[in-house]
Amino acid sequence: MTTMLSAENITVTFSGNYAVHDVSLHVDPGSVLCLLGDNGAGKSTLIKVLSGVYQPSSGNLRLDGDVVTFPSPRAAREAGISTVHQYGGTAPLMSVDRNFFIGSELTRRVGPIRFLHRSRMRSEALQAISELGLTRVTNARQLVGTMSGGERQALAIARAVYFGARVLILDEPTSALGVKEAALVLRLIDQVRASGVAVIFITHNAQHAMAIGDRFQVLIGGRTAADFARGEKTRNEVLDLMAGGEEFAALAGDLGGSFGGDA
Ligand SMILES: Nc1ncnc2c1ncn2[C@@H]1O[C@H](COP(=O)(O)OP(=O)(O)OP(=O)(O)O)[C@@H](O)[C@H]1O
Repeated sequence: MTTMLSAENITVTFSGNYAVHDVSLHVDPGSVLCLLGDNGAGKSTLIKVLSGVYQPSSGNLRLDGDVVTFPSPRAAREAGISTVHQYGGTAPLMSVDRNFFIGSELTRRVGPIRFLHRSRMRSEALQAISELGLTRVTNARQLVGTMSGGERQALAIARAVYFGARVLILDEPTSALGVKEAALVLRLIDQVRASGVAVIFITHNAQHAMAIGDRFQVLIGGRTAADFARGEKTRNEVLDLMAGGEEFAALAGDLGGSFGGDA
């Protein structure tokens, strides 16, 4: 299987300090790569490189094997790299269909004037979210603020897939959710993977990662501390690794952070 997106030896510095130090990763179509790590490990910085928000200080990105640069988030989106943040980026006081099509509204022309095509927006939004198993929402006029956290994440994920995401980056999609809601989002990720999308799932939660991941990469102090496939480590080993990372980060902090990633 060909790798869809890869990052090779990415380094990002801020004022001379390494946020990400020589990190490589790859994600294949129809698979989930879990990016694990404590606060400050470099996860957000790395995904900002993948999504065109930051330019790396050094290193390459490849899409379908070709070296690419994303000078802006828009360029990354147009290449099919879509990022969904923790709260889904949805607007609570807007309806489901308006949220779904925000910035890409469907219109129809009547004479010289363009109008929003609300009926089509409603039916297409409902169809897209119900195809991903979100069947509790049956009225696209419903305000997003009345939906649960998991449903809002689901809406944002369905929107990304509808607009052609080939690589879906999910930034802590389950961390603010209860058990049932997290399960809803994990099921949805499974479905998105089955449709051939490459998923990068950023999380602090080893249980959620183990439930869904095909590959796992643990960042500590801006470096890759471990990189393994499903089944290569037990849940306890992953938990130990992450806990070790936290202890190490604290120790590195106490000692001035000078050996941040060499664990
Ligand atoms: N814009 C910035 N300017 C300066 N330093 C930054 C900037 N963004 C991140 N950093 C630093 O880079 C390091 C990595 O941060 P990053 O936010 O990528 O970690 P993270 O793993 O995403 O953590 P969290 O889970 O808390 O978001 C940290 O030491 C952070 O303070």
